[in-house]
Order: sequence, then structure tokens, then C-alpha cells
Amino acid sequence: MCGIVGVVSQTQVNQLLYDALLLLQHRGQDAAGIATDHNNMFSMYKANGLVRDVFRTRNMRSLLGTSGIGHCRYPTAGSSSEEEAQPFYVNAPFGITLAHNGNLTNQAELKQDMFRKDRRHINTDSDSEVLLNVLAHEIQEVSTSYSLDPDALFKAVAMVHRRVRGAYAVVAQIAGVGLLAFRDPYGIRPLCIGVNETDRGTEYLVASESVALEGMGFRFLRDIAPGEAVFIDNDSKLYEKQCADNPSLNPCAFEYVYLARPDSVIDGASVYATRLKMGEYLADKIRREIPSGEIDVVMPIPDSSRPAAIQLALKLGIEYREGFIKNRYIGRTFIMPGQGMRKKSVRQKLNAISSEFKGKNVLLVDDSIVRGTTSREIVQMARDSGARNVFFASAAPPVLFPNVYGIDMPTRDELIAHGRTVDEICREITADRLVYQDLDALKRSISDVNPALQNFEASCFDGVYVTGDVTPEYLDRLEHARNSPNKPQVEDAVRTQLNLNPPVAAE
Ligand SMILES: O=P(O)(O)OC[C@H]1O[C@H](OP(=O)(O)OP(=O)(O)O)[C@H](O)[C@@H]1O
Ligand SMILES: NC(=O)CC[C@H](N)C(=O)O
Ligand SMILES: [Mg+2]
Repeated sequence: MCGIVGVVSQTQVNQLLYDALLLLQHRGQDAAGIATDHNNMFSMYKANGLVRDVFRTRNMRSLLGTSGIGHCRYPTAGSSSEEEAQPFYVNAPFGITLAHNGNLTNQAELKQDMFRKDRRHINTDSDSEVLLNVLAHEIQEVSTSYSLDPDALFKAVAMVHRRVRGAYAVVAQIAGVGLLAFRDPYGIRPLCIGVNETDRGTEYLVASESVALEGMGFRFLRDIAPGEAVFIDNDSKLYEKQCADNPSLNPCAFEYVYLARPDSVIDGASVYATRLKMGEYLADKIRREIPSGEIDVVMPIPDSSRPAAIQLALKLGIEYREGFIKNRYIGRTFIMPGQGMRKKSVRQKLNAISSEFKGKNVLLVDDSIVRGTTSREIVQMARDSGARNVFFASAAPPVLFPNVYGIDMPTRDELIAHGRTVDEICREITADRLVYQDLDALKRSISDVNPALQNFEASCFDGVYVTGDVTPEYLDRLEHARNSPNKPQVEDAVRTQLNLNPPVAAE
């Protein structure tokens, strides 16, 4: 779940792209990049690190132009090396830059086809570079002259939909032509478009989340539909077309649980409102499982669980307190590369206020338990602070299956819930009681907010992969690749590039 952004404006866009990426930083902390188009000439800068660390004044100055795209990366394919930071660029049949959020499931086959049939060289292990080359090839097939019209671009996107499997929300810029954005036929990853009327003319901004539009002063126009493509030419004229044969909306449920910012609205559902609902449904379950009077206080695990915890406490009529304080200078731990770094960062990130725990029966609420890194540490911290009983509740159901659509959890073994009963997980995180949300209740939490949303990409909870091409053999291959001896070296390289200390414990 990277953050992507694209803009067509009438003034210089470098600062706008930078600021929009800052608003999407929570979607990817490993690398960032911006590419702009200035009179048919691209300028691009990308590197590993947070947005604010990647771009220096000199880089910003070189990013000239009134349109461009940006990306902040959380790697799910290939490695975290700087070469795989985005945007990617090709120079034929036109100059094209591309930024991608999601993950392809047939990138290996596509890569072979690129070489054998389409005679295109892919220089990294990134699935996004493959996607760009498929798009470029299809644009080549439809372009009959030196100029490109919107219809030709939409035909190329229709071909991309036929060839590519998996999740992809994309912004791409064609030098001297305009900005193309599209979403996969299942609408797994989010993408929306906003407009800003200025004295100089109309500006359009496409972004992963509405928070980026709002933060940049753009009026939210709408979500881009699954399978749809929009094209904004360099004169700010907007064209739109459904390019998929059988589109159906299946947004990723995990966006609502954790990935997205709560102040975003995705596919018509406020993320904050869905998290409040998650808290309400979870309260109902807790009422059934833990006798009333046994819980003295409800506490969130900052940040993402707060809305659910607040509403849960309200519904149960139990006091809500903040027992853990977050160090705001440490990023999100779940999306960090490497278990050692994640584990160390939980302790650096959260600190307990002992007086809030002493002699109390506390119910800790988190949005999800994935590898159990956070919950294990947090339960221990609550005990060290003198809690009598530590109950734990998760606003999401057990995460049992790998995600192949843009969240980096490709192996079953790393998931704490895989192959364990709830009691066993409870013992593993050393809590006194553990309560998980039911999947049905999670889905209702989103549907209650927008009844038009009935189908979800929820594979990490139910093992159903909406794209239909993810077989057990595919998952085995993925696990095998992830567990290959190269992996620690990749993480070490990332750690060095990001200038991070070595982890306390090896994986
Ligand atoms: O079981 P785990 O593998 O630890 O993953 C789950 C935890 O990771 C996330 O927090 P994170 O620190 O990434 O971000 P947040 O501040 O947005 O909650 C999430 O909110 C859970 O707390
Ligand atoms: N999380 C994502 O959206 C990642 C995009 C792409 N698969 C990459 O690894 O760069
Ligand atoms: Mg968290």
C-alpha cells in the first residue's frame, strides 16, 4: 500500500507534489520519488527514506514543470533497493513515468512475455516496472502517429486490464501529453480525483486517499471506479472511460482497518466512521465473552486503534484512558522492513504511563494483530507497569492468510494466527483474555457506513482471492521466494541505506 499522487496544474507543481506525498506518508516509509514534465522533458528524483529526508532544496529546484506524479513506497515485490523506488520511466514509444500502488500476481509471466514477445528489458525485480512496460507496449500498439488521443490511451488501458492480474492503482504521465490514472477491475486499492478552480485555470489532482486532496485545497470529485481510466491532458481537459470488461468493486478491507488515514473517505465510506463501527461490534462481542465488571479501563494502542477503542469504551460504559504514549518521531512499525527493526521500534515508539496500569484490569484494543510484534511487547509493558489482568481485543479478525495485493505479508508462518487457536494466540502474546472481531462484523462496519459496499477484498482474513488466479501453489512459491537466503541481505542493505541502527534481535 504505497501512496500515489498525480497532478495537472497551471503553475509549478514540485511543492504541491511534495506536500501531497507528506499527506500520504503513512502509506509507505521506505522510499519516495517525484517526476515532473517541463516542456516535454521529465525531471525525476527518487531515493530511499521518508519524504522529508529524500528531497533537498536542490532536488526540489530541479523538479520543474506544471504537471507530475509522486510516490511513497512500502515494498511488496522485489527488494527495497533504491533502484526499485518509484516513479519508473521508459523512453519508448513515448516518455512515460509511472507510480503504482498494489501488487501484481502474474508479474513473473508478464516479465517473460516482455522479453520474449514484446522485446522489452526489465531491469529490476519490481512488479511496477513490469506494469509500466506492459502499459508502454500497449500504448505502442494503439498509437498510429506521433500524437496520442484519449481513446488510444483508453484502449491501451483496456489491454493492460486483460494482461495484468492483481491489484493496481496507477498514475502515469506521458511527456508532453498528459496524466493517465486507472484502477484495477476489482478496485482493490483506492484512488480518487479532485479539482481546483483557480484564476489561472482548472487543476486536477489524483491521489490514493482523499486526505491528500483535502489537504492540498482540492475539492473531492469522486473515486475512480474499478477498471476505469481518467486522462487529463496538459490543458487540464478531463476525459474518463470504463476500460474493463467486468468491473466490480471489492475494496481492500484492511485499508479501513489500518492502512488508510482515518480522515480519508474511501469509496464513499469514511474510514473514521468504519473504525467507530468496528469498536461498536467488538464491544458486543466482548460483552458476550468477558463478564461485565471484570474490565476497569479500556486503552487504545496508538495510533490506528483509537477510534475503535473510543467507541468500544463508550458502548461498554467503561472508562477510556490513554496508557501508552507514542513517540511521534518513530514511523509505523508494521510497514517497516525486517522483524528486528519492527520489534525494536515498538519499544521506542510506545511507552507506558505506569500509574494508569497499577492494580487495574485493562482491556487493550488494537486495530489488528498481524505478526504479534506489537501485542507481545505491549502486553508485557502493561504487566511491567503493574496491571492486574491484561485483556486484549482486536478490531479485525485473525489475520490467517498471506496478502498478495499490496500488503507485505506474503508468508503464512510469519502470521501469529496461522495454525493457532485463539487461546493459543492469547498464550503467545501472554494476555489473560483475547477477543477478535468476527469477519462478518468487520464487513458490516464498512457496509453500515456505505451500504453500496457489499463485497470486499478480505483475503488475509478468509483466504478468498478475488482475482481468481491465486492458487495454493502460487502461495507456496511466494513463501519459498520470501524465505530464500537472499532476504536478510536485502534488509541489511535497506537498513544501511536508511541509516538505521542494526536490530536488537536477529530474525
Ligand atoms: O501484530 P503486528 O505485526 O505488530 O501488526 C499490527 C500492529 O501494527 C500496526 O501499528 P503501527 O505501529 O504500524 O502503526 P500505527 O501507529 O498506525 O498504529 C497496527 O496498528 C497494529 O498495532
Ligand atoms: N505497497 C505497494 O503498493 C507496493 C508497490 C509495488 N508492488 C512495489 O513493491 O513497489
Ligand atoms: Mg498500531
